[in-house]
Amino acid sequence: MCVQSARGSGSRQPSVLRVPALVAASLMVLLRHISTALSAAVAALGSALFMALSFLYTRRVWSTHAEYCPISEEEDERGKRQVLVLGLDGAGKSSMLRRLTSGDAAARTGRCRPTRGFNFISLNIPAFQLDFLEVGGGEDLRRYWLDYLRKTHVLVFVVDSSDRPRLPLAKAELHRLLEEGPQLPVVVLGNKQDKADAVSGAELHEALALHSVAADRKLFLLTSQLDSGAVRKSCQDLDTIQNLLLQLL
Ligand SMILES: Nc1nc2c(ncn2[C@@H]2O[C@H](COP(=O)(O)OP(=O)(O)OP(=O)(O)O)[C@@H](O)[C@H]2O)c(=O)[nH]1
Ligand SMILES: [Mg+2]
Repeated sequence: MCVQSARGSGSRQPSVLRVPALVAASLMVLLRHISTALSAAVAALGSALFMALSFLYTRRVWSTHAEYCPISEEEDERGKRQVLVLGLDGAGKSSMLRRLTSGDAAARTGRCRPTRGFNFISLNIPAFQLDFLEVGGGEDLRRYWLDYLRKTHVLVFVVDSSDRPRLPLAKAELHRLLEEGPQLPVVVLGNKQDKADAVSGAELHEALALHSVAADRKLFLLTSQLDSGAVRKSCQDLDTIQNLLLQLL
């Protein structure tokens, strides 16, 4: 009855003919289900294949990247040079950075505040990009100094020449760094030479036990006065410091 009315046929079909029609309709429905199931299976298989390929592809890219990571890091770092500026708190690291990197004379004067983390200044000079990184010299920050040695091309270790009681501490910290970076060129800057109680370059050499440093190490001792005021004749000027750094980089 149902089949007939759906076809809208006015003539009544014999019941003998109705059976094959029902079978055919059932077959059609079955075929449709099978085709839907097959499509779903193909889609699922395709997705699984896609996911597997993506996973493999990602792994390959990741592992390739990991394998060549040091090379790409080097490529990234090509054209960059880093000067790491360390030394006890108050030695004059920020003052040095400011004097070396400010083009504006007015900006070079005035007192620096203690560095609570680090100072980073990047200069674009014709040969390369020159990055200066100062890590604060406070006791709580000194433990992080070693972490910054790896990417550094030159270490500048600033010492307050007038801080006689802390020269042994400055020496200990300097030698800790020297041990950790055996190939690193080092410039020791005996700062605050303008102060009446400042030790001389020769005294500083002795106090910091620089004679015990390996002969093949590139090690330089300069004296400076980085605060504003009359420059003492015994001090190296900024140009000398700049030129030395450029030679070492
Ligand atoms: N008299 C004199 N004072 C200086 C000289 N260089 C720096 N100062 C002063 O010393 C103080 C400390 O200088 P900073 O440059 O902040 O010292 P720092 O090494 O950066 O210290 P932290 O950031 O705390 O590790 C500041 O008041 C400076 O003005 C110098 O050559 N002579
Ligand atoms: Mg500072």
